[in-house]
Amino acid sequence: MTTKIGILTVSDRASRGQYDDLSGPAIEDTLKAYLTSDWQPVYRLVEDEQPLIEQALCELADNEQCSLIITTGGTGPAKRDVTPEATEAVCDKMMPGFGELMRQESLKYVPTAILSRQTAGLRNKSLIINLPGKPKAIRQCLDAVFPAVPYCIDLLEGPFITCDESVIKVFRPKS
Ligand SMILES: Nc1ncnc2c1ncn2[C@@H]1O[C@H](COP(=O)(O)OP(=O)(O)OP(=O)(O)O)[C@@H](O)[C@H]1O
Ligand SMILES: Nc1nc2c(c(=O)[nH]1)N[C@H]1C(S)=C(S)[C@@H](COP(=O)(O)O)O[C@H]1N2
Repeated sequence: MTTKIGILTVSDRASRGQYDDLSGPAIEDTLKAYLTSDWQPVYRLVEDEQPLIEQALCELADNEQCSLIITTGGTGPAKRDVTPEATEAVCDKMMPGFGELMRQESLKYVPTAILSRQTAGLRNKSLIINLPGKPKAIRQCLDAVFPAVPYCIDLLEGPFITCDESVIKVFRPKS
């Protein structure tokens, strides 16, 4: 069974073509390095507008049936940073441990890690995880939380994800 994974870049400038989106491709590259089971990326790029972010998340979860949706950008304190609000608005349950761990890990790299309000949550059978916008933050954050992602998707009755143990060590308490 192929796992669909949504990659949603939230950036005013990238969506206007003022710079190339490097963070969406960095998510795809990281997942390529991690996953050994079949998967397929579903990519979206939107401006920092809450209704557009919510619409993209709902499409990826409800229509595309993505088991995992990873967003990048719009998690900071600036007025237009509303990705966490959009995430919370579309989720049935929040998973606050993801944001807590990613901020803690990111502090090893940048003192401004605490400025990210990144969170995670569940919409039906989709796990949504927010990452900061900076391309470098992608691997730093995913390395911290990904070990728990396959088991979370098991608990949501999603596809069985396997990873390259030499790249990322996933943990399944029941296996
Ligand atoms: N998707 C991205 N691709 C490449 N670089 C990015 C991306 N998102 C952020 N950056 C880089 O990180 C810096 C700081 O991120 P910031 O949060 O200001 O970006 P942003 O929210 O995407 O910007 P905006 O939405 O205002 O265009 C940006 O100036 C840019 O250099
Ligand atoms: N790992 C990591 N986390 C990070 C950063 C980073 O460079 N690396 N940048 C921080 C900064 S400077 C900001 S403002 C916030 C929010 O970024 P965003 O608005 O692009 O999502 O993420 C923080 N978290």
